[in-house]
Amino acid sequence: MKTKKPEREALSVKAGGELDDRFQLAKPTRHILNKVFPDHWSFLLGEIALFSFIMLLLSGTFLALFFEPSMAHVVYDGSYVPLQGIEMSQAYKTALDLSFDVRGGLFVRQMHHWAALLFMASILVHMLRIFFTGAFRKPRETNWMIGILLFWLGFTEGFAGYSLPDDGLSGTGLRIAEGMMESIPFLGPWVSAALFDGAFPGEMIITRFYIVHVFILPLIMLGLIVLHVGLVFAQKHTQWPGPGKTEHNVVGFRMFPNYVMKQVGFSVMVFGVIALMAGLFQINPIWLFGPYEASVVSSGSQPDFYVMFMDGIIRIFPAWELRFSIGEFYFVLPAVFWPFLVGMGIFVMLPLLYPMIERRMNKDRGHHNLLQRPRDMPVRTGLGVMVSSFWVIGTLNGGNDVFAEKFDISLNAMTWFGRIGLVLIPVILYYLTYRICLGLQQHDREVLSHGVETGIMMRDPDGRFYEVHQPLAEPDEHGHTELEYNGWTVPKKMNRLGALKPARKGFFRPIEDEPSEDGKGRGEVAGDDQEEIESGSEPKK
Ligand code: HEM
Ligand code: HEM
Repeated sequence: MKTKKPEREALSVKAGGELDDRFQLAKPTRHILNKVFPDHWSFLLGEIALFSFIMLLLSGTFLALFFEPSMAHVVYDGSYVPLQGIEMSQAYKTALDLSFDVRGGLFVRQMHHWAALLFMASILVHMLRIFFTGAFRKPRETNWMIGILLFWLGFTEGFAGYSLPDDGLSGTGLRIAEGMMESIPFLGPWVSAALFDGAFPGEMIITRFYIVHVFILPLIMLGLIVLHVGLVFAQKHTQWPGPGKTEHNVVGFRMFPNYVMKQVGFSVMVFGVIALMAGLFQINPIWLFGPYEASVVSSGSQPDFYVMFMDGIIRIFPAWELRFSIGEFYFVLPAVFWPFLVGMGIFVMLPLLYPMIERRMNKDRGHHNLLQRPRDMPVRTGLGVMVSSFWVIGTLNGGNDVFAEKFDISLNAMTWFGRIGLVLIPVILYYLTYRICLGLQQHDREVLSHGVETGIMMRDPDGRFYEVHQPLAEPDEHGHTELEYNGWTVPKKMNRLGALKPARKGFFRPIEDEPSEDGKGRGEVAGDDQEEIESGSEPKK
């Protein structure tokens, strides 16, 4: 007769138990794995930023193994024939070696550059999503401010990065930066001399930017990103209004396995897209620009897109140079002072303080966990469109020489288009956006009072034509109507006859509303009916 074997514990469970005996990790791990997140495509934008940042860290570390940030003069003897025998800095030479002589070097350089562009683009769109949906309101003002800080750190990090190879384009960018620094009243020349270790370009700037680029800024950014995402965890994510969703709960899916699996898949997709772009599309071909010489600047020198705005407004700003003297002292306030210090000062401070400004104007002291539709906040939406269009026009001006050349327009005319456009277009777009928002609200009200248009035309006995309107469904048990004025529209899809389809049921259906454990904060409602996750065992008594 067979004797029953004692059940063997899976190795992972055993290992988990051993770990937990020592470090008591089960409880916090279970808490994290069971955390509920709401689901919406726009919540992926922050994740694209996160994954491209990871890609920047990985590819940057590879580049740092081969790149030498030295301005020592050497003669190029690598495999790119047109530059052989030409004197250049060690930095430019090693960047060329990375492109032509290090195995996989060009691919990783291009991955690093494409990841930087994707990183900055995703932060911008992420920021717009936060702004237009009111996700920055109390209690998330601090996270908004950390975000703005991250944007400007990314901006500086990118600028320092594309200055490193010391090619013709990066030197031109540094020259503009020197001009901007010199416009700081009183201190300008000293700041510039301290940074460049004497007169521009000096022998130190690449070495200094290197320390900033690979050590100081990545460290600060990493710390702030951990804090940023930590705050999203601690304060819980916002959610769109809808059936079962209130200011006091979170309806969504658990971290494990749903979110973990999605995150892994999504990160691989982001890495894949960056690698594909690096493999297929050329970016920053430094060998075509040649080594930097202070006396050589070509037209068509554009910085990366996120810096073009600053370049653009400096290009078109009128040459208002102020000269005045106090006693024996004679001062010059160069034209760059206005767009750089005043303009950029406003552009940094206004967004940074926007949550507080809006709160003051609205006298809104409440906690907000439900997002808002842009149409329901016409002034905010208008302001957002206004500032975004100002930024886009400024950015286009950063390439005004290219437009002038390609379309055979005089550069003077381009400058005036830019100046007038920068002042007029944002104001016009504010007004249009405001009116469109009001129009959409009006439409919502009509749907509320008359129901949804079905497209079915009828004729009554006296010959009058009218359209059949489908009344909205009864409010659900939480009192939410399908389409709420000042709330989120959740129109159910209609079939061809105009009848309302039932909401999707099953695995993806959010389950019931639950109060939080202490009855105060936001409770979490998982939509995936997952069982409790065992991670290791409870501490042995
Ligand atoms: C947010 C983070 C970062 C951004 C936005 C960024 C951006 C850039 C950009 C645009 C370039 C010019 C690439 C080119 O030549 O086409 C660059 C170069 C470089 N980066 Fe980064 N980077 C970041 C983080 C890092 C990190 C963490 C490291 C190292 C640990 C690093 C190391 C380098 C090196 C060595 C170069 C010069 C190599 C070369 O240009 O060929 N970067 N970076
Ligand atoms: C390095 C750049 C950044 C990274 C890696 C990052 C990452 C994230 C992630 C992963 C989330 C949660 C998912 C989501 O809602 O998208 C998030 C949320 C958030 N981010 Fe960012 N973010 C960055 C920059 C910014 C910027 C520039 C702002 C705004 C100025 C911002 C403001 C916020 C706010 C307020 C939330 C909470 C949103 C909510 O609960 O609905 N972030 N961020």
